[in-house]
Formats: sequence, C-alpha cells, structure tokens
Amino acid sequence: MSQSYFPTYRPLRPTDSLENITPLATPMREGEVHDLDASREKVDDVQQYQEHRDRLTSALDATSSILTDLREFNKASWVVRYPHLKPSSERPSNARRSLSFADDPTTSTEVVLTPPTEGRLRRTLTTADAEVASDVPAADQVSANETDGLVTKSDGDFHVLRLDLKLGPHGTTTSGPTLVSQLEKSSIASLLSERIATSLVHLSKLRARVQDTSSKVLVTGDLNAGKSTFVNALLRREVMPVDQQPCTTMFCEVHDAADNDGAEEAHVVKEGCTYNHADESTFTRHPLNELEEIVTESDAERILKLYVNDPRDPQSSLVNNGTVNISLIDAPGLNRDSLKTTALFARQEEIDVVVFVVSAENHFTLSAKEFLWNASNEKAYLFIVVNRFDQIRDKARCKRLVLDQIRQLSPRTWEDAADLVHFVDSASVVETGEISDSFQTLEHSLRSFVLQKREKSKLLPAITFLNKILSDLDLLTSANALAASAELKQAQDDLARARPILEKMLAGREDLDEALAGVEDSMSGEAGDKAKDRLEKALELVGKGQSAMPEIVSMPRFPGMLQLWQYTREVKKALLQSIDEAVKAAESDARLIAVQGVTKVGTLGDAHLPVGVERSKRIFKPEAMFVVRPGHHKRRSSLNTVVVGGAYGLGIGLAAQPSALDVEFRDIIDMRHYLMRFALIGSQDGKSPLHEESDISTSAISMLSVGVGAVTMVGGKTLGARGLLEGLVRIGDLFGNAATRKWAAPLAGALALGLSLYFIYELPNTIPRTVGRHIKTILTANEPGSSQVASTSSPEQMSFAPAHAHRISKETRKVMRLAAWDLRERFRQAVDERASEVKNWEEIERVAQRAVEWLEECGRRAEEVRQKAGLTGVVDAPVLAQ
Ligand SMILES: Nc1nc2c(ncn2[C@@H]2O[C@H](COP(=O)(O)OP(=O)(O)OP(=O)(O)O)[C@@H](O)[C@H]2O)c(=O)[nH]1
Repeated sequence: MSQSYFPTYRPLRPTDSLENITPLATPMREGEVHDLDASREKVDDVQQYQEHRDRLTSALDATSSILTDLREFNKASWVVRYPHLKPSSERPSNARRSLSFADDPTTSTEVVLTPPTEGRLRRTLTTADAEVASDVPAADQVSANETDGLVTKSDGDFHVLRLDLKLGPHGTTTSGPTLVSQLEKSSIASLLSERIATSLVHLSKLRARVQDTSSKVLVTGDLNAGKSTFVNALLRREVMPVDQQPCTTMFCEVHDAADNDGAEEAHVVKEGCTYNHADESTFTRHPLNELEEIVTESDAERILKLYVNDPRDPQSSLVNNGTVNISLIDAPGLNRDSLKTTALFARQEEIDVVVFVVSAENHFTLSAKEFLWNASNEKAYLFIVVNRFDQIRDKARCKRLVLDQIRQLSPRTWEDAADLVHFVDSASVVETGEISDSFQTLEHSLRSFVLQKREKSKLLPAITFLNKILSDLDLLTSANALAASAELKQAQDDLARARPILEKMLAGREDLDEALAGVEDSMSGEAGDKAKDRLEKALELVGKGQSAMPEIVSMPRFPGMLQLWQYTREVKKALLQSIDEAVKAAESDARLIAVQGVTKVGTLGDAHLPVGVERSKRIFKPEAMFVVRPGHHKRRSSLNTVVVGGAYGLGIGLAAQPSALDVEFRDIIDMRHYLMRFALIGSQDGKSPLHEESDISTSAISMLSVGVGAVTMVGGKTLGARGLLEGLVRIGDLFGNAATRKWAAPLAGALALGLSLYFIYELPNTIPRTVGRHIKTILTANEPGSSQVASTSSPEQMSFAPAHAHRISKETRKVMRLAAWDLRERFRQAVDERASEVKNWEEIERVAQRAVEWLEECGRRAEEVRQKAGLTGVVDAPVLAQ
C-alpha cells in the first residue's frame, strides 16, 4: 500500500472503504517533515476526477437508456416477469436456486446463479442442467448456509427494482404467495414499469449530482484561531476582516465572482429567507468594502454570500479550479453560543469538508473538543489546520501534543494525519505573499481531500446505485431470458407438432372433398339405380298380372263369376299393394345404402381429421329416411297423379286409396287393348312397344283358334296372331263364295260362342293381366326412356319408376350430403383451429425469439456499461465512512 494520498487514482468502487482508497498514512512522528517533492509528484487528481466523473456520467446515461428501452420493451414487446429466487430445495448449494415468477409462484425451475467474476461482471442465471452446473464447482460446493462464498444471499434478490408484493389489495398484509397468485402478469409488469420509472428519475438526480461542480468547505474553529486569516490565505487576498478581537459572527460563504456576473459583492441573506441569487427579495446587496461593518454588526445566525475575484489562474485557484467550485465558509469562532449553530451547519449534507482551525498556541479548547467529538461521529475525517505555528518555538513538542489530542478526538483523522493535519502560518501568506512549502502542501492536500470527499459524496452514490440497478437488470434480464427461452422452446415444439398436421390437412382438403362428392354420387346413384331396377321389375310383373312382391302380397283367388267385380277390385288392390311393397323395398334398399355411405363418410373422417378432433356426434337413423315430417303432407298418389307427377313418401299407398280401386269395365275386358293389338300386329311386325304382350296373348289366341275350329285351314303354320288374322281374312273371303255362305252363319255363331266361352274360361287369368296391364300402362306412360332418369326430366314429367328412383336417390343424396357437410364442417373447423393455433404459436415464437435476443443484448449492454465505467458488478459494499 502506497503512502501517498492518491498514489494511483482509480475509480471508487462500492466495496471501497476509505481504508482501501486512501492508504493509511503512518501517523506523523516527532521531527517528521512533509516530503514536498513527493507531494508535487502526485498525479493530477483533478484530471482523474474529471475522467472518472465523465465515465460515470456516460454510465448513468447508458443505464438510463437501457432502462428506458426496457420499459418500452415491457410495454410493447414482452411482458417482463418478476422473478423470485429461493435456495434450491432439490440440491441445496450456494449457487443453486429455485426460480419462480411472481405471476406463477407455484411453478419453479432449478437454476444456477453465477456471480460476477473478473472476466464477466454480471451475475447470470442458467438452467441447472448437469453441464452448466459443472461450470461453477466452486460456488456450487459451498454450503447454502455460508455467506462468505462467491454468492451471497442477497445476490439472488433485487436491490432497486424490488417490488413489495406483500401488501394485500385492501391494504391488508397477506402472505406473499397468496397475494402474488392474485396478481396478474400484466399488473406485476406495470408495477415493475413504475419502479423502473422511479429509478430513471433517481438516475437523473444522480447525474445532476455527479455533474454538480460546487463543493462547500466549512472553516471553523476556536475563537480567534485565525480562521479568517486562513480563508484569506487560501484566497491570496484579504477579504475577510481580521481582528485581534473575536469578530466573525456570521457564516461568510465565499464564491467566485463569476457566479455573480463578475461583480464583487456581499449579499446578506434576509432573516428567515432561503437565499436565491436570482431573487433580490431574499438578500440585500452590499459592496465588499462594507464587509467589516456588516460582519461586526450582524448576529451569528445570519448568512453572508461573498463574491470575490480569485486573482489566481484556474489551475491553482482553490475557489474556482474548473472542476470543483469550492465555496469556503468562514464560520463564527466556537463558544458556548455558537457551538450548536456551527455543529448544525457542519452537519448539512451540502458541506463536503470541515476544516477545523486550531491555534498552535492554545490547542483545543473545551468547545473545540466538544465540536470535534460530535463532528467525528458525523464525518470520520476532518481536515485540521494548526495555525500560528510560526509563533511556536518547540514545534516538535507542539505537534506531538496536538496530534495526541487529535488521536483522542478523531482517531481516523489522526491515522491519516500526514494528509489531514497541517501546521502552518496563515498570516504570513496574506502579509508577505510568500507561500511556504507547508502551506502549499496543505492546499494540495485540501484540494485532494475535497475531491476525495466529492468522490464519496457525489460519485459514490451514483456508483452504488449503478451497481445495484445493473445487478437488478442482470437478474431481471437473465430470468426473463430463461422464461423467454422456455416459451420459445415450447412454441417451437408445439409448432413442430402442429404444423405437419395442418399441412397434411390442407393437402388432403381437396382429396376429402372429392372423396365426399364421390360417396355422395355413388351412394345416391346406387340407391336410384337399384330402386329403378326394382320398380321396373315390379311393373313388369304387375303388367303380367303378377304380384310384384309375391313373398309379401299374394294374388286373390277367383271367387266365381258372381263376384267378378269384387274379384277385379281385389286383383287391382293386390297389384297396387305389391307395387307399394316394391316401393317400400326400394326405400329399404336405399336406407341400407345410406348406412354404408354414412359409414364411408365416417371412415373418411377418421382418415382426414387429426387425432383429438371430436368426431361427428350425429347418429344416423336410417328409419328417419322417407318419413314425412309433421306439417308436410304426404302426397298420396292416385293412379293418375302418379303417372304424371311421381310420388313422395314412404310407400305410396296406392292400394289404400279407394279411387285407385275403382273398377272399370275395361279392367275386366279390355276390348280396346285387343282391338289395338289386332290392328297393330300386322304393321308392327312384333317391334311395337306392345310386342311383349304377344306372350300374354298367346294362350288366348290359341283358345280362339280352338273355338273357331278352322285353324287348320291356315295350314301347318305356327299359331300366332298373324296366322289367326290371316285365317280370319281367308274365312271372310269364303263368305263371298255361295258355297260357303251356307255354313258361314253357324260358323260365326260358333265363333262368337267360342269367344264367349274363351273369355269366361279365361277371366280368372285375364283379369289380373288386364288390370296389371292397365296399371302398368298408366304407370309407364310418358316414360322418357330408362336412360333418362332424373337427368333431363323433372320428377313431375317422369313416369313411376324413374320418378321414384329419382326420389329415392335424392333422399339418399340428402343423407349423404348432410353427413358430408358435417364432416366438411368439422374438417373446416379443425383446419381453422389448427391454423389459428399455428399462427398463435408462430407469434409466440416470434415474440419469444425477439425477447431472448433483446434480453441477451440488454445483458451485454449492462456488461459494457460496467466495463466502461470500471464497475465491479459487486453490490454488497460495506457502509462507507464519511
Ligand atoms: N502570527 C500569526 N498570527 C496570526 C496567524 N493567523 C492569525 N493570526 C492573527 O490572529 C488574529 C486573529 O485572527 P482572525 O483571523 O481574525 O481569527 P478568527 O479565528 O477569524 O477570529 P474570530 O472569527 O473572531 O473567531 C489576527 O490578529 C491575526 O493576524 C498566524 O498564522 N500567525
């Protein structure tokens, strides 16, 4: 440790106490003299002070900028979370911590808290995985109970940005976790924002304090000790009145005249007023030459501001040296009356240094001892000027005696006596203008001491605050960076899971649409085709007089000629019933097809909907198909309306309609049919639409041939309608012949009888055919052709089978369409949900990514501030002695 006062001037650190920033000088021994040359070689402390001040100002500005950005970041980009660090419960060690956030106190993460080191000045938090933990073995091995390890208890806590979250909403103090859980993330963030705002205000105050060049030196001491003479010696001119008799009764504050626009004046502060240079009402103006008069007449309570020109250049001027504008305050000499006032004055925060002037002849009086004793409690170090040393003959003895007294009164001052205790002759400086070496040493030491004190009073609070706020920033940014990293990872994991699902869904959307349209088409087509086929077959059978559904509807038995009419009705009823049953069967087929279709849609749903999406809750009830809903009148068909209009509803209830069962004569004997038939046979050559009826008529024609009995005349030809006709023509020809006319009448009678017998004999067979044919004819009328079902005609224009096929197909399509719509809707919703999830996670990823980068950058900026300002990053400084 060097013996000089500022051996190597380095920036103050919060860990510094005066012991290690001002090397303890060996108390002066008898005969010891100041080494003036050594003193002159002292580095230029003013310049270093300026450098330090400027670096600190930059650090304060940079920190303000970080905090302002953090506030903005908290507001606009990332809700900054408030971390809590507790000793790790899992693995108690000095470095291990359990990190949780105020908005979510129940969730915690194991982290490692790394304290500032030589190379890295910030404390950092890292997740406590094995790798990182092994990086900090020294800290990690220390027991949690120890506080002298690298990490102290308070390292895990906030200093400036600490939020008091323990106060309940109604002012009731609740337990921390209970209240915290009530606080929203955003409320905590806004509390934090307020705290940052307060810190910014404090930083600007500190900046103003650092930039403040004024420093006040209070000169006090015993009555007549030579205080005024000493102040004059420092000013190199006789400003303060000097008298053999005690005269100074006021606090005379000496300023550079530059502060008063260059005018040398005395401003007497009015009683009860706070001096304001700009406000004339607070003081009275006097020329300097009236000073003696003012001083002798005024009482001690008053304050006097003196503006004087220092004849010296700024480098050597103590009052205004360019860095520190020192105001010297000449206080009244201590006596019983003034002791209290002066002591109070000395305690003022704006007083940086107390210079105590003691007469070498008188040493310390009782008042002086009392003052020093009290003052040393306030300010550990005092600057002591032992004046009138020229009057002392045994200088060594005097020094020893004085130092002994100082040792008792202010031990710290005594320890640093080489720099803080000076034995001088102030009068000679003023009287002769010669500056002794001892006085020069005194001046240098005083300026250094003032600077040192300024360092402590003006710069150190800023350093301490900077270290604390930067340390808080470390904790805040590194904890938030961990939270942001965790969020980022979570978002990335979620995206890695959700994105492929969404992409697969988007890619499969068209396929699903096509597949659903396919199912819709194929199922409705199948139902329609099947119905058409079934109904056409049914009509075919009915046209032949047979039940379309013999397993359900059987044809009635012929009850005898007497009930011919009734029989015809029964036949008609049975045939119509069988058509009804065929329609029902076709509808039943369609239901089964619809069930298959719905199952297919379900399978498509399973294939296209992602896991976790709820499948359709609709339960398909096939029995609900073809049911007329209440309020919809089932359009019952009559034979006539069915033909032209199609029919709707389950079954068509033909047989249930009395009008449809009306029996007409042509249902029994359809003469028109036969005549038409006979008329057409020759011309159509078996190609007419009625050609198929030839089979039906075969037996009738053969019977007719029997009745005629002349069939053989036709000669060996296969019996058929054509042959019969030709036979009849030939028979007709015979009537023209006289020979034949004789037997023509009996032949015609026999023919009529035969025909009658035939019809009677055949009635049980012909009635169903006739009725059936009649029904079929009606139901197939206007049939546009089997290939044109529903495609070109409206149901109203279609005949029975296509109309019902169309209806059944349409009903099936309705079911399919509903099932498909349901699936499409679910699919669309699932896509929308996935898309919005992906978008949400992408946003979280973007925000978290930016937050991680910003927070890490923030940490780097804080580190740079420390490095440039020469801060250590250590916060827990011992309380500094003043
Ligand atoms: N020989 C000698 N005389 C001094 C010295 N300092 C002051 N004096 C004389 O001591 C007397 C008192 O000096 P002042 O400066 O008025 O003392 P003071 O402490 O200001 O007095 P009050 O303010 O009244 O308490 C004057 O006559 C000075 O000339 C010194 O260093 N050597």
